[in-house]
Amino acid sequence: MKLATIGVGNAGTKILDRMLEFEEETGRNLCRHALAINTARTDLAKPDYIPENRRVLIGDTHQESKGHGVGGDVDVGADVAQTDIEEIRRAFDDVEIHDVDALLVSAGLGGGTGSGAGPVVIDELQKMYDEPVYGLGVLPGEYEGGRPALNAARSLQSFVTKVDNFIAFDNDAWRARDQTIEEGYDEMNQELATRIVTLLAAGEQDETDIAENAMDSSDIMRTLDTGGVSSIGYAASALDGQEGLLNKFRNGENVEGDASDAAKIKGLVRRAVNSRLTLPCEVSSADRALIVLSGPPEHFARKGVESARQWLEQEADTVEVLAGDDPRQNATQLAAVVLLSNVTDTPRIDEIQDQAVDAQNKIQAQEEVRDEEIAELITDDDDELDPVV
Ligand SMILES: Nc1nc2c(ncn2[C@@H]2O[C@H](COP(=O)(O)OP(=O)(O)OP(=O)(O)O)[C@@H](O)[C@H]2O)c(=O)[nH]1
Repeated sequence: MKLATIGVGNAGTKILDRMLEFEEETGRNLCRHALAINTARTDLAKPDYIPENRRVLIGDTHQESKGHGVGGDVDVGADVAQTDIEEIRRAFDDVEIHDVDALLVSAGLGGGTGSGAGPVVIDELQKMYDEPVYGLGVLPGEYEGGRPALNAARSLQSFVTKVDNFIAFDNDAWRARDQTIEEGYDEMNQELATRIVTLLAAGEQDETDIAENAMDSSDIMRTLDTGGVSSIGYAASALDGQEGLLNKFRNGENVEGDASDAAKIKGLVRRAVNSRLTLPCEVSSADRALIVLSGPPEHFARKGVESARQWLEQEADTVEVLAGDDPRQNATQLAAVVLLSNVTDTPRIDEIQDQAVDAQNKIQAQEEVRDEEIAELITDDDDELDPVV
């Protein structure tokens, strides 16, 4: 697939930057256009791979942002993006849409910029282009408290209704207890970039001499066409030198594959599904699923892919499971990536919604106390004023 990618806010930008890094390291060419949009000038200076002229600062003249972020306020994030919508539109003018199959907007849903400006950007993209717009969103961890959960609950609803599919990443599920938050984020961003790029870059090669069973971009788009929230599973297995040497003599694709290759592939796909998913979910709640097998084509075994596909059909309880290869001649590992599209049984999303309701109730209670205190102050003032009158 060929993508135009837009990172909104700090997390969205960092994830996009890691996607570009993974692409460069593995010789992929998924992101034909990359754009970062943020309200914080300092964060916009940090990416290593997003070109400097593709970074847009919004809200620098906004009273509440002034180029320093929006401090976790979703409404300010949305307002800033609305106010600077012309600037955002101008940045999209450079996107040669005939070059891309779809657009992808990445954002953290717990802050103010990603969750507030993200949906405004998506609205604009949907107005400007006929191509599908996908969301890639990070759910805040429970440890972050009520405010990010409230932001996420609000913006998740906007994202899911506005995008053609929302691929979720759950910070809670991926947080390692022995790391600082920043160290943890670096690793999580790499893990997420590996999954999303391996999945979406499949089918980017147009050459006619690629393997017969090669994944096609339209299969990926068809799987994402369900709308809703999706999750990705991934597993990889290093190819040792010995095996690589033997396979050199097989001359091209391993069409039937031997039994051990087939078993290995099925095992890899099972591991991908049973591994930590980007969003933990009940696999059988998926509407559609897709398997991409990525690596040197001589390691592909048609029988293995087919039996993995049949296994996933049963596991996901759907007949809509597509599978295809992503030949990468120089890859040093064999990777399986599984897309579970429109999953509905997602405990973390339920928790975020509960956490958001609690946070909302707390805010309301605090406001009521404050109103009562103000009313009392006014009454006291009136009492004191009485004698003067
Ligand atoms: N996975 C991951 N999550 C992150 C990262 N940075 C931040 N987050 C998450 O994203 C949420 C939003 O944080 P930011 O992206 O910094 O916020 P923002 O959208 O720029 O908004 P403001 O800071 O309010 O202007 C946080 O609550 C975290 O849950 C990151 O590098 N990786």
